[in-house]
Amino acid sequence: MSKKTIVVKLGTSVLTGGKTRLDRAHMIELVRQCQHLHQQGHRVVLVSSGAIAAGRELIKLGHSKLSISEKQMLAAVGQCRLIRVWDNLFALYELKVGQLLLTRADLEDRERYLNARDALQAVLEHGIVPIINENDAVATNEIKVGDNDNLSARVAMLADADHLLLLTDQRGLFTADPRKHPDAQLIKEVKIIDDTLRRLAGDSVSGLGTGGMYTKLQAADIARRAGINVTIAAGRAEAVIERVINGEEVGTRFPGLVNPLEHRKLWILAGPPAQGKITIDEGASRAILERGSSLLPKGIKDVSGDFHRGAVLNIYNPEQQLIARGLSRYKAEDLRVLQGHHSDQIESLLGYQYGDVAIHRDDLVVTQLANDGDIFK
Ligand SMILES: Nc1ncnc2c1ncn2[C@@H]1O[C@H](COP(=O)(O)OP(=O)(O)O)[C@@H](O)[C@H]1O
Ligand SMILES: N[C@@H](CCC(=O)OP(=O)(O)O)C(=O)O
Repeated sequence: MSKKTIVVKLGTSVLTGGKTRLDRAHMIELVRQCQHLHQQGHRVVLVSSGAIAAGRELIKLGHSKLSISEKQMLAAVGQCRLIRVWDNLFALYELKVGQLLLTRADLEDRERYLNARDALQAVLEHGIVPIINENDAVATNEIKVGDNDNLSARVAMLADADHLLLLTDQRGLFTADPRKHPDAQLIKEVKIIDDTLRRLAGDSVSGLGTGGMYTKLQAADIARRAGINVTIAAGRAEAVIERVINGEEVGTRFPGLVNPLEHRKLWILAGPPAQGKITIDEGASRAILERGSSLLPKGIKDVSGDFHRGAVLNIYNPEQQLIARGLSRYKAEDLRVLQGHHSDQIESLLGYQYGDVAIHRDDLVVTQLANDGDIFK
């Protein structure tokens, strides 16, 4: 059997079993599975939530609505406790762990990205199990990835993983939130992540997790476009990690694209948050979605935000559905002047020009049609 790299994301829901303490008995079972895979030569990377939950175990604040600084304090205290528990449990199986705490900046800046990648590879090459979390104690909202589902998709890319396994308190993605709709059905395989599917995925209602199924779908979308197989499954299902890596049909599966997006496009999709938003007309939407065309100024109906040339923009159709992301060839001020005009007027309207298109097809990633990636080739 070929040796694989698997990134396992463990939600707070899995680590606490829905309670307010880390569930060590279950954590040891997860460690046993990791050790088993490790013994077979596979590489396991853990993205572990639970710092704030572990902090709450130690510091009793007497109220549940936490301020930002209280969360930072709980994360600072809790991350120590969390990693100590993991360290002790892996030590029982004679495995070493290495802690990596990341923020968005570590993944967006090329130099920091390469640094993080080298560190992760070095840890793996020494047979150590990396345990990753967001650096919640110092990361403010502006510099955070914000949830560990999205973080784990970036980690899977960083680790050049074969598989991303998102473990949670449900058996997978259902047709509706099973907490509110007990008759909802499990979706076994997803090949297209579109708006209809996104509408099925709700937020977290337990008060423990962050983002619910919505952020898991975002993570699945990014990772599968990078060619990584993704599974959402129950963290408490028997031998779940081993079964997934053995190719068993567990939870909801999202097969990785056979023709993954190139790095540049993945960066546009998963890199910095959008700095502006443009709304385009029906004709331009069709040209982008159906023919993989560039976006011309003529098709732009509205520009919002204040951004520079080269900024990442979210592109919406007339129904205000997000259909694509792309890098703008012009700053916001210029696009406002150019919107609705033919490209041969650019020079006369601005007094200079950077080419005919507002966003070139090479700088454009469609978010609505995540089925085959053909138009990106
Ligand atoms: N369509 C859906 N299918 C399954 N779960 C859903 C769905 N929509 C919303 N959820 C909610 O997502 C929750 C899991 O996400 P979350 O609470 O963030 O957990 P974790 O800590 O594992 O990230 C579930 O407990 C469930 O209530
Ligand atoms: N970084 C945070 C967890 C953030 C998060 O995404 O939580 P979850 O939805 O439970 O995976 C922590 O360690 O508490």
